[in-house]
Amino acid sequence: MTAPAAQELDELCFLSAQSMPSLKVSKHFQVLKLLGEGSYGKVMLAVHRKRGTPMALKFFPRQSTSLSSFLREYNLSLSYCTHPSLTRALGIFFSTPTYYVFAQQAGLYGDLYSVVVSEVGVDEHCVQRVMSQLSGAVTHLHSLGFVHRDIKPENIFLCDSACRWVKLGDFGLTRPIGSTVRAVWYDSPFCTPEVELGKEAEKEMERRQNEGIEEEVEDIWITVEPSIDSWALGILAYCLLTGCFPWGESTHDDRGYCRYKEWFDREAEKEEKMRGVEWGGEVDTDVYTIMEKNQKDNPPPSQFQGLSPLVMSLFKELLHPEPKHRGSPEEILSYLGGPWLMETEREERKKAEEAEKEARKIKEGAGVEELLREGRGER
Ligand SMILES: Nc1ncnc2c1ncn2[C@@H]1O[C@H](COP(=O)(O)OP(=O)(O)OP(=O)(O)O)[C@@H](O)[C@H]1O
Repeated sequence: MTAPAAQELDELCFLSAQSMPSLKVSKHFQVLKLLGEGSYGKVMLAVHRKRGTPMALKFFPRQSTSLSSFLREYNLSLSYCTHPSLTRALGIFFSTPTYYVFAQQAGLYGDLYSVVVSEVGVDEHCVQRVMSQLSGAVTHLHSLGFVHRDIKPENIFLCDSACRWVKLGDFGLTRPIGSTVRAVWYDSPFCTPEVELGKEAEKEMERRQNEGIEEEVEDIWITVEPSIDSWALGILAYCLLTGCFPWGESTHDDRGYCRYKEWFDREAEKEEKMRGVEWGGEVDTDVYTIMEKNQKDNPPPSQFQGLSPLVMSLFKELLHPEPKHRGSPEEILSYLGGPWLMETEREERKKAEEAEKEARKIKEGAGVEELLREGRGER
């Protein structure tokens, strides 16, 4: 599957390189506002002057962007992002003296990052809605032979204010399944545990530089697998449910990750033992009750407090420390519909919400009182 996908994309890049026009942005588009900025460039909301079509124009500075990486991202978005929850390019690409530019469908309501940071945890139905769409989008991309490799809240754009329709974007790091890439470690839980070797190589490089040793450390290479996206989807689901990260980085010197890994290993051991046991007697049909009993035997670490046994089982799939045993994004679908929060947590959140509403009302009331006093000349 890998080779055809990579070859086909190379061919598209080769052909489009021959027909890239140079345009003056203001002649063809009315630029309305900045949608966002990333490490590679800026994204502006614009409308096509003749047609009035709204679009996101992604600007890549020519000084720091190779033509091949620009064309790869453009062609990927144009030809493979044919799922409603993937951000598709619109067939417009050009260069200016300073930028390479392509047009993409625009998410007009910001990205998921603003939602994660503004709430203590997104409503669980909304989380499931988002995860269900992303499951479809990522499965689609995998079926065409590509791994996104950069799933995070900043790259998920909102098509409405209630997160009913989201689109995964930014295909700058997307690569064909089976290709090899340098293991670049970065300081985030989204970076998979298998990249820890890259961190060690980086540390060793630093040590050698400090000691004036000239010999370079050999690069570590990893194969691009769909399991990279599964991991990111697991971290994303946690962020949405709680409004924070489960740990700092997925490495053995991070306490939060180690506590998760210990819990995970105990779970795996329990499952191994269960495999040998014959089920007898009456079968308890309430699967959630079984899961809850199970959770009491091996309670998850404190950062998972308030999360249901059902979503903990999903985390066991997506956040499996071993990439080859990690579940696929498609499996998210089997975990939808049931509770992802514990009843107690749901009640706590409801109470907090009501208290906040009440406080807002009092504040607004106080504001009105003040205005009335001012009107009566009492201030
Ligand atoms: N199609 C779009 N619709 C709406 N907003 C967008 C769109 N594309 C990008 N943005 C906004 O611009 C920001 C930067 O875009 P993008 O992630 O594509 O750039 P990048 O330079 O590749 O970023 P990164 O540093 O993550 O690699 C996003 O976080 C988002 O807020």
